[in-house]
Amino acid sequence: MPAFKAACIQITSKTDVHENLKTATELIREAAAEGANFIGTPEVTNMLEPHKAAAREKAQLQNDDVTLASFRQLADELDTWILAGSLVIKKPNEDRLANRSFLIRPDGSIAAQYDKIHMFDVELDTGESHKESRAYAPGDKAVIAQTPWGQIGLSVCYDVRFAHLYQALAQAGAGIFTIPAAFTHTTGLAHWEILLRARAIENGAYVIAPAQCGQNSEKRRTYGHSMIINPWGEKIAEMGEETGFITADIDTDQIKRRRQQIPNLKNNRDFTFEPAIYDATAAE
Ligand SMILES: O=C(O)CNC(=O)[C@H](CS)NC(=O)CCC(=O)C(=O)O
Repeated sequence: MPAFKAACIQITSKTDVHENLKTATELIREAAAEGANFIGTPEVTNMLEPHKAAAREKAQLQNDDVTLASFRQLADELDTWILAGSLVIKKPNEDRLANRSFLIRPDGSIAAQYDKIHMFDVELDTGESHKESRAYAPGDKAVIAQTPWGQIGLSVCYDVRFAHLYQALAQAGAGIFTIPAAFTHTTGLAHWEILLRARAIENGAYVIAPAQCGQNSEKRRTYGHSMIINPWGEKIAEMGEETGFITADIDTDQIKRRRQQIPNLKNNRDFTFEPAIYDATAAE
């Protein structure tokens, strides 16, 4: 099966799980009505909760999570794949939460799940700081889902800054990457599009990147600009900073063609990792 229609849902998740679910559900229904058969939602679709204690209180074990249960029903009802970009999920026997992405099949079953590997622990010049690893336990496994359209590599947000993850996914066979996000407005403006397009170009892969947008909490503003990018690195759909959705046709033959034209994945070579360091400060 070479082609499908992908959609990215863009929302402003806040602290109310039921409100967030309601908004996401409406947009998923609209995207399905436009013929989308692969619909992605952003990172932390179920809650963007700035208070760790409150997040811990609200988060449910995977089997009890209402958003996941509801998306599974919706996938079945609408006969579409749904990527729950990520959901905040409680882990058994662990204080910290999981930032977990789920790929749901059109029959409502879970095809794959992935825990975000790279934690956003940063301090920006703007005074904004994030210590994701305090609230979340990082994953340590890359994940690929085999689908009728080939292999899809799962990732989340800050992962996009770690090029070797995507290279590993591509080398293992993935030709489509999902990169749901809640990029900060500041770093989004500077880096979001370039990072996404770089991952597509480096690997000759499609990138499907549904994003959070707007004012999620008093201190948290996200960049939006959900995007779908083809294996040549071109944006084939893009949003602004408003709530809504985009769709684009994904033609998996393009992955093959791009990788034939520029076989950089095959031209990859092993080299001595230890660099030769010459002392250029010393005089002859
Ligand atoms: O905190 C939560 O509840 C949900 N998690 C997020 O929103 C995460 C960690 S704060 N956001 C990012 O990774 C943004 C990365 C980014 O903006 C960049 O790489 O520049």
